[in-house]
Amino acid sequence: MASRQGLKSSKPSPKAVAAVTTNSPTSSTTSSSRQFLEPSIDGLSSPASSSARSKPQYSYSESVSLDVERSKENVTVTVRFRPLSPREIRQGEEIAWYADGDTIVRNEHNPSIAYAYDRVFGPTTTTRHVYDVAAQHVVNGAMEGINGTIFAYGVTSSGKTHTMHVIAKLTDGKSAHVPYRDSKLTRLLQSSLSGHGRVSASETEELRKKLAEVTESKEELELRNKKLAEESSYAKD
Ligand SMILES: Nc1ncnc2c1ncn2[C@@H]1O[C@H](COP(=O)(O)OP(=O)(O)OP(=O)(O)O)[C@@H](O)[C@H]1O
Repeated sequence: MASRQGLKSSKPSPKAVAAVTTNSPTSSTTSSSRQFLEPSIDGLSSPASSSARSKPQYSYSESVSLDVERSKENVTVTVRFRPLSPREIRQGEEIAWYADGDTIVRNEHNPSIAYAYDRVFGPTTTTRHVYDVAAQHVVNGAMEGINGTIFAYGVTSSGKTHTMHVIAKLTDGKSAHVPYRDSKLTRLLQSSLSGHGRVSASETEELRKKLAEVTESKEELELRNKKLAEESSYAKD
């Protein structure tokens, strides 16, 4: 994992993007990151010790290790780390957090600080795999009439667009043509489309947030959100 590349500098920064998926006929249950606590010998929980890094203890993570597909949670949170770019490597940047197994995000400098998520993907994971594990079930659910949402959040340059790009490939924003005849959506809808159906897909990306936004008045915020909604791209086929 990139975080173990031994790169050290004074500029640690997050290189991870979190994807939240909801797939639920109701909207009652939520899940979020949990601080990873390892049980001490007397049975009381204590923050993970630094020995966990050389000898990872997965007792808690195994109990929360969810096969996202079969998860009973209506909301799942997954984290994807991206690799350092060549420029970041040249500048000697380092990653402050790393994927410790499939469900734990651990602090590189203070290994006792760790958080558990439904699924954590390291920097070598392909987008295809992220989709298969973390998103596909939402698409399948939608075909069964279950409302679902997938969205990515993270600091700028953490990889949100890169991860969600597959949606952009389906909608180029100019033409109404969806270029993938053999897309997952097409195959899922094959039986109901019978060659005469119409499929629509939409993609929205919120514009880069500026610090000034914090000081925006309610009216300014509403106006900006309205403009963003109007600018969202839609494609129909
Ligand atoms: N998993 C990845 N593997 C390789 N490169 C990646 C990966 N994720 C992101 N990148 C690269 O990192 C850079 C930043 O990614 P991206 O533009 O997706 O970030 P972002 O979170 O959408 O940023 P912003 O909020 O500023 O729009 C891009 O050059 C992108 O190609």
